[in-house]
Amino acid sequence: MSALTSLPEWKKLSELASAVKDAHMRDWFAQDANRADKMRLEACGIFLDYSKNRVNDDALKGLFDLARACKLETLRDAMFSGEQINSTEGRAVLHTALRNFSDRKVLVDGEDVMPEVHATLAKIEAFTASVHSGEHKGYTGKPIKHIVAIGIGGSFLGPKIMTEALKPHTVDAVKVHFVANVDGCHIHDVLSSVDFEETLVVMSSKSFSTQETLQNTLTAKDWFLKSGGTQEDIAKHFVAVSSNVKAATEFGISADNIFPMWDWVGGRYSLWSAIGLPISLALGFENFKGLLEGAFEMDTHFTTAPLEENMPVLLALLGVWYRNFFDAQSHVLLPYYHYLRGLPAYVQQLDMESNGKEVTQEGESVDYPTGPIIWGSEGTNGQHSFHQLIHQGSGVIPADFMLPLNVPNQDDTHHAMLASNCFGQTQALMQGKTFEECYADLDGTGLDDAERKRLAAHKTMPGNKPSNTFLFDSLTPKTLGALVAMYEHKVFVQGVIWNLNSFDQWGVELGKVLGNQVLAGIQGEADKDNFDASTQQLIAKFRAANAPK
Ligand SMILES: O=P(O)(O)OC[C@H]1O[C@H](O)[C@H](O)[C@@H](O)[C@@H]1O
Repeated sequence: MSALTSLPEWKKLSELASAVKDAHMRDWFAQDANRADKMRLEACGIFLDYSKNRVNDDALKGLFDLARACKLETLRDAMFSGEQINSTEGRAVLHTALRNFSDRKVLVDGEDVMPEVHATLAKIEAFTASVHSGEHKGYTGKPIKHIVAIGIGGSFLGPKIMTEALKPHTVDAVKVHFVANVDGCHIHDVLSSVDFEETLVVMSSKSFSTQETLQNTLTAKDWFLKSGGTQEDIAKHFVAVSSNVKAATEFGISADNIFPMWDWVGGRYSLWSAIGLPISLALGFENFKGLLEGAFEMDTHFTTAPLEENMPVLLALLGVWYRNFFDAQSHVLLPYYHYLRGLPAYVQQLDMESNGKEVTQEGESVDYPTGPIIWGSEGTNGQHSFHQLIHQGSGVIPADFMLPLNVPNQDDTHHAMLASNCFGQTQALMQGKTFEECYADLDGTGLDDAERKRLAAHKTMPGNKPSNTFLFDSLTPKTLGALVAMYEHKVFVQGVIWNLNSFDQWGVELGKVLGNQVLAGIQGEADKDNFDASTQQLIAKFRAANAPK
């Protein structure tokens, strides 16, 4: 048995879950008029109603006891103070330093990193201003109108999704285009839509070794040179964000054009660093700073609020409750706001790359489920497709609904309909529709009793399906920053409970290595015996289809 499942707090939760499984939330609401009022939290501009969860006071107490038994507060403080909690890579985990607006020093190997963080922010601010004002010109003297932001994983999802979410704040001066996939269709489409004299390429790669990003940048460079630019002109059109300054300069990016980041910032936690440069270029530096300020507020809440009133802690524990005691395989995110439609994909990387692990910090196999599958998309679209499975599927899928109370270009009818669908779904999931109600609905249809019963069984909605509902006034940069930091800390707390290293990603690294080996095979530069028979067959098919005619 693992250390976690041997804890008395774990065993207690098992017992509490068995008891709760027989209860229906519908009855809890009927019995306690104050349930919604008691089960809500507010922090950093985010209102959370968590009353539609399958927890009572005993279960909540048991969950907070578990968090304390797992030394959550000690480990949280270790992260914020720069201890090397990424134990497999020997690194500190300090994305929180990037948004530290307090006077607190943050030490890495005895050195305060805050001066470097501030200097980089100042560089982002100055560069953004010079591009927007037209002071930074292309080599033919034209102002920059297009930014082609190249990166993948954490060097793509954060910048793209935050820029999309804050679309109403977009500046007019430039248009930002994101390219991630190595599939040449994407870079081709983007480059063919912009004028090279007015284009700035921002290449973002923490490691400066990611195949997709290097290849897309080479293609962009080639396009620039073929279009008429020269090697010397590259300095005006290519900048890079990387912690590997040496590789970036060797690649041909001038040292002045490199925005630094550091190995204590994980890729999926890097939007707050210079990786966020495309956000600043798309929305203006003040809005980028707003994101950081919102995240800082959430950091302050996370480090100071008592566990029972701590939003990320509560969310994490509810997730543990369903994952470990109700066999929930996945968790769905449902933003009822078109511009926030990318959030599920963002949290997917954040959560699944962090807690998609099967060994403990000590390297032992876990004997309990860890990170769930994260998925979802914007409401109301999903209601007309996959919500069926959430309502009547055979498992439990906890859901996070979120809705801004005000939206840009507000049309009251549209917005009221959006809100009513959001709230209506949470209500339907919670209360369901009983067999008796469905049977009664079929009264007067002329069906015989057996057929009425058969149909009623199909129409019955069990309800008791858990959800959280998040509301905010409007999606400002600060609110978005707080929301993203809230999910970051939720993932951290779950990693602590499950005793995982949430900050490495060896599975993804192996994929990168094997991809390069197979490329050598496709290019005829590797012995076919390096590959298994299936992979050999696939390579041979590809080579045959692409052989010179
Ligand atoms: O920024 P890069 O070094 O190019 O890395 C880009 C991405 O690479 C990998 O896939 C990692 O798993 C991601 O976390 C990372 O964000």
